[in-house]
Amino acid sequence: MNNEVLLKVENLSKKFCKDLKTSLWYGVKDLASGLSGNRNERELRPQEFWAVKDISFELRRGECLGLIGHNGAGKSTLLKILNGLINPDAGKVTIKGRVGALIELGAGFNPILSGRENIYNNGAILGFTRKEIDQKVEEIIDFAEIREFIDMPVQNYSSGMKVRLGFAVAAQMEPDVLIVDEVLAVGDLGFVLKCFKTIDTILPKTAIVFVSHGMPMVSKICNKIILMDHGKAQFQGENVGKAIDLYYTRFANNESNVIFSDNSVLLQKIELLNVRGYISDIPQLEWQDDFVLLIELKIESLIEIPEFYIVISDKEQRPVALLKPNTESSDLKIENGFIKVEISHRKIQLSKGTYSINFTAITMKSKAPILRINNALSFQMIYEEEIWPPFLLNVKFENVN
Ligand SMILES: Nc1ncnc2c1ncn2[C@@H]1O[C@H](COP(=O)(O)OP(=O)(O)OP(=O)(O)O)[C@@H](O)[C@H]1O
Repeated sequence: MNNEVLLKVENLSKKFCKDLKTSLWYGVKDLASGLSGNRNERELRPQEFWAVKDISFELRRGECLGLIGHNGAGKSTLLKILNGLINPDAGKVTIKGRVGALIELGAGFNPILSGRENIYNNGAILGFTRKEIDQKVEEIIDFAEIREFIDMPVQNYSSGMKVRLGFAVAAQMEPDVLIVDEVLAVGDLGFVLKCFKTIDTILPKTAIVFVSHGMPMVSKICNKIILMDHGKAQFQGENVGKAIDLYYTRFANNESNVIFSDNSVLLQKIELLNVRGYISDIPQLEWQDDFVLLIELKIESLIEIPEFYIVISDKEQRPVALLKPNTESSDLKIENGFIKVEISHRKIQLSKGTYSINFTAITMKSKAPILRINNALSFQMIYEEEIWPPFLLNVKFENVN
């Protein structure tokens, strides 16, 4: 019972047409050829493209599949096929049990009906009797925390309120299969955390398909993953970390970005020393290596040594570390029109992943900005195992008496 396959998808494909007129014309042609039993579903005609192409997977109770990929990769289209909102051109979807879905803002709601009436509507679609919905409605309203507005038409709800109601209905109706799209992100932090707590509690009884661009969340809740690229599965399997790495590689960029410069100095060189190797020009360090950064500034009009701020950010541009800046007593000098500084930190314990270095120089006394560069340098930490938090700290375990 616990291990049954609730969702089976076989070679699912869906094509769209880029041009509305052509699309309508193809529609008419398909209708005619459909009637005569001659459909070339697997071929593309001019202006057509595969939004979803040959996707197959199985999902059992207790499993959560993450769908990730660039904008337009086909994730939402796949979800809409699963939810029966659009028909595939080829392939098959088999679902056992009830499907709860939170796909598009306000999708599945009738805008002129109130929140309460929509709960009844949705419940009925999911196959609940009026009596059963009566028993759940209060719970749903409480979960959504919109009691005050529950009798107002849904068209007047804010985006967050629609998501609150949508998720409350989808999750509280005890679905066997739950489909959740990125829309969750519209809710405020309190609600998003509440949703993830709910997902944790219903997961053992449910098969979940979860679309997100938030990789920390995907790595936290998904145990299977499909990385989609132009409709196809570029990577598929249980190695969630590998898929996320691949996803990030797509967006890795080596371009530094000068945010501010008063032209008193020029960044001549920024380089990581002591590196293990390079992957597409990105230097690699291994966990516990010494982090040694060389910075060369060419002086145009500066007279004093500035204060250096180095911030290390992760792939999603969240700052994870600040290197303590130099002080007046740091003993740095201007020599032959250059400042050459080596900044080192022993045994860096950042976990696996790609990081970027943001560099800022300010005047020591008045704290006025001189130079600020984002992504001055990217580097990759290597480590054999998959670790998601930003740090892997070396610790000692000892018996105590
Ligand atoms: N009804 C439609 N008619 C024509 N093209 C469509 C239609 N719906 C989606 N598409 C196209 O299909 C492709 C896949 O879109 P989809 O919304 O599935 O991407 P996505 O991976 O969910 O993207 P995002 O991350 O931006 O949400 C896109 O190129 C989109 O323009």
